[in-house]
Amino acid sequence: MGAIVAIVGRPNVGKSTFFNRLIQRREAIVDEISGVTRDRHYGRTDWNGKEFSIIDTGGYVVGSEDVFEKEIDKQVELAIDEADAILFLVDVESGVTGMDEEVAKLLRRIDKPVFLVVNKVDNAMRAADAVEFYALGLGEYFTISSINGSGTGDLLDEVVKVLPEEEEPEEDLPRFAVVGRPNAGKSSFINALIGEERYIVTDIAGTTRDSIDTRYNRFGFDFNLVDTAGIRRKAKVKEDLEFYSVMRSVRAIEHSDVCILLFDATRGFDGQVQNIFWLAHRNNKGIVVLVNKWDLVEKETQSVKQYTDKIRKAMEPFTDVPIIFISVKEKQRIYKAIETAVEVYKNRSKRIPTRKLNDIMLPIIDAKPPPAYKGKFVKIKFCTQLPTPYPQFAFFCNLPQYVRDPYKRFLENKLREQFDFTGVPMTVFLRKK
Ligand SMILES: Nc1nc2c(ncn2[C@@H]2O[C@H](COP(=O)(O)OP(=O)(O)OP(=O)(O)O)[C@@H](O)[C@H]2O)c(=O)[nH]1
Ligand SMILES: Nc1nc2c(ncn2[C@@H]2O[C@H](COP(=O)(O)OP(=O)(O)OP(=O)(O)O)[C@@H](O)[C@H]2O)c(=O)[nH]1
Repeated sequence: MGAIVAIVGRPNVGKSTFFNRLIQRREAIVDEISGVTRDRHYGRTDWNGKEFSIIDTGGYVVGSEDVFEKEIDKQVELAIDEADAILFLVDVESGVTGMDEEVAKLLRRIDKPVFLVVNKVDNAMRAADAVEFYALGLGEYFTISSINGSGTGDLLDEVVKVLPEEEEPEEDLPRFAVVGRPNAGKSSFINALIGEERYIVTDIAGTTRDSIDTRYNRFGFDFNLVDTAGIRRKAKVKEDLEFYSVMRSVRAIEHSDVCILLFDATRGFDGQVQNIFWLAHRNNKGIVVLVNKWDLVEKETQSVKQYTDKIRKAMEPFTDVPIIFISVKEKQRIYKAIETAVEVYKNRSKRIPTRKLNDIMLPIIDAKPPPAYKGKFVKIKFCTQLPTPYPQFAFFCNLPQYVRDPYKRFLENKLREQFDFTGVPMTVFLRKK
């Protein structure tokens, strides 16, 4: 779980350029590990040792200004709802526009931290032009150039100061987030799962924001459902459900240990569902995929096997994920779903003792050592699991830089085979020893 920073502003002020600059360094690393393509709107970054997520709300708006006019209230409202800090980007080239004033009006009313950021200040001349943005009534501003990076450090120094500290969950209960596209059946699922209110044990309000963990005790399991209040409350912004569900997902996913990703079988594991899947993966959360409304699917034309294969194809390379076919309507396999989520939770917090790990992995490695690279032989000497919230393994060897991705994948697959990490993203490192 982490803090969220949202970038708002009218089209063309440089939001995506700025967004890319912020996440570049880190995403390059992440991409290398997972081979996953990156999301245009959502990424993680860190500054002065503080990690946070960054959302470019602009990407959701159609590029034309007249459409934007109608959308702006919603975008800003969503950012206000979901983010811990808001960066309001404006463009020194164009100066203050009517739309900037519109956004400023919304932002002046809220009590979350708002940073007025004057972009495209590529040189000192332009810095002088920035003074006109005082007219927006948001007080001091920061000047940056997203293209050459100047000013961004000073801005981020201030931004991370206002972000909430990571909250450690008080108790060691699994935290499940039910996520998915609008209309997938999330509310129905939750209602079926928890039944009446009597299964609610407590409502734990987040201290720094209004996200809520609700503790349940059902089917012999004790667990927290993350942000279900928000889901049950129903999106207040009806027309823009897709965007809303993404924002909600970000928050809920970060706050969870395991994401229960629901989708509508009649609509398929489409691009939007996949985005949420990768969001969970990128955050190293456990994942269970539920194919809902299976009652509506003609079983003669679509077998479970075919359907599963299609989903797994889209998940590559992270395919070791439980896929369960359910019908909330007919109450089919709902219990199985929660049971599986508990298993995934356990897999995610599993610790393999170093001795056992080496006893099993070293013979496997001996039987198939890393291929020689540039005539050099790599010798892996031992391995250990790192004490992190999700599984990370370090393999110590003489020449870590010569171990290529296919071999890392081989190690990952063997770890999965031997120890069962189903539903859990993991990282394999090679370290010098
Ligand atoms: N001179 C200069 N140009 C910039 C800077 N930042 C962005 N631009 C340019 O401004 C234009 C718009 O940038 P984008 O990042 O696409 O703007 P955006 O706000 O994401 O636009 P939408 O995607 O339409 O919301 C591009 O041509 C960028 O190259 C900057 O710091 N200086
Ligand atoms: N046939 C069938 N319909 C279902 C099933 N699960 C949910 N539905 C229907 O799908 C529709 C959407 O369900 P919701 O639970 O409101 O979906 P949601 O994901 O919470 O939707 P949002 O609140 O819009 O995000 C409702 O009409 C449900 O009755 C199912 O297993 N089978």
